[in-house]
Amino acid sequence: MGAEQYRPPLFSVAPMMDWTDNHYRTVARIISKHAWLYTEMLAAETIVHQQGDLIFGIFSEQHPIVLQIGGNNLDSIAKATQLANSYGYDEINLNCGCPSPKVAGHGCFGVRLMLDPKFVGEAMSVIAANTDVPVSVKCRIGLDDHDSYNELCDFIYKVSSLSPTKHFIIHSRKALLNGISPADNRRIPPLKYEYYYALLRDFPDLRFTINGGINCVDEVNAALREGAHGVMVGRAAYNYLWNTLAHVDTAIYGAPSSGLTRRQVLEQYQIYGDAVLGTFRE
Ligand SMILES: Cc1cc2nc3c(=O)[nH]c(=O)nc-3n(C[C@H](O)[C@H](O)[C@H](O)COP(=O)(O)O)c2cc1C
Repeated sequence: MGAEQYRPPLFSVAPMMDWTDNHYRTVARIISKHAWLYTEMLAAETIVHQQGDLIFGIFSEQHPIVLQIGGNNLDSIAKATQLANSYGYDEINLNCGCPSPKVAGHGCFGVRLMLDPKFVGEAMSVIAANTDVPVSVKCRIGLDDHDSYNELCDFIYKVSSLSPTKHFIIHSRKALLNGISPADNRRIPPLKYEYYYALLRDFPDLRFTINGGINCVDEVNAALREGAHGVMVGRAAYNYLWNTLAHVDTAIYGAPSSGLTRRQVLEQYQIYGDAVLGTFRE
C-alpha cells in the first residue's frame, strides 16, 4: 500500500510493557472508540513458544489494535506474524526503540536494531510477507553516539527502501545504553522534536507519528496543527487514563464521545470481567 493511501492513526496509545495489557486496553476502548491501541511488546520467540490465546489474549473488542513484536530472528518474526494473523490485528509494528538491558543488551534487539537498518529492512519485509495489514516501525532518534540527524535519515531511508514500511513512530529522544534504567531512558535524554519535524520535510512520501512527552489532548492537537501525521501518547494515557482518553473522540476525530460516565465505564468493564470469569471452569 502506498503512503498516499495509508493514513496512520491520528491518535494512538503507546505500547507499554506490563501497562497496556488486555485489561488496560479493554477500559481504554470502552472510553474511546477511535484511539488506536498498541499492545505491549511481545517477543517473537515468546509468541512462537506460547502460541494462541495465552499470549495474545484478546478477550474483548479492541479494534483498532496494533501488535508490537520484538525480536531479531527472522524465522521467529515470520512465525509470530503468522500466528498473529487469526487475531485480526489492524497493523503489525516492530520495536526498534526499547533500551532495556534485557532487550537491547544481551537480547540484541529493541533499539539495538537501529544500528542495523539492513536487518530491519529484512525483518519488515518478512513481516509484510506474512500479513495483509500495514506494517510500521517504532524507533528512537538514535542511540549513544549514533545520534546525528544524518544517521537517523540513513536508518529511515534504508528501512523504507528495503521493505514496504511507510510508517515510522518516532520516540523523539535517543536511547542511552550505558546501564541507566528504562525509566531514566524515558526522562534523561532530551526530546528533540526538531528531528521529527525534519523527517516530515525530508521524507514526504512516508508517514510519521510523533511520540514522547505529549501529555494531553491540547498538546496532541498542537502537534497535529504543526503537521504531525499522527500522535502517540504513552505515560499520560496510563497515568491519567480518563483525562487523556475521555475527550479524544470529539477533540481529535470530531466524532461523538462515548458519553459514558466513569461509573458506566466501570460497569461495562465489570460485564467484561464477568464474561472472562465465566470462561474459567471450576
Ligand atoms: C511502563 C512502560 C513500558 C513501555 N514499554 C514499551 C514497549 O513495550 N514497547 C515500546 O515500543 N515502548 C515502550 N515504552 C515506551 C513508550 O511506548 C513511549 O515511547 C514512551 O513512554 C514515550 O512516550 P510518553 O512520553 O508519551 O510516555 C514503555 C513505556 C513505559 C512507561
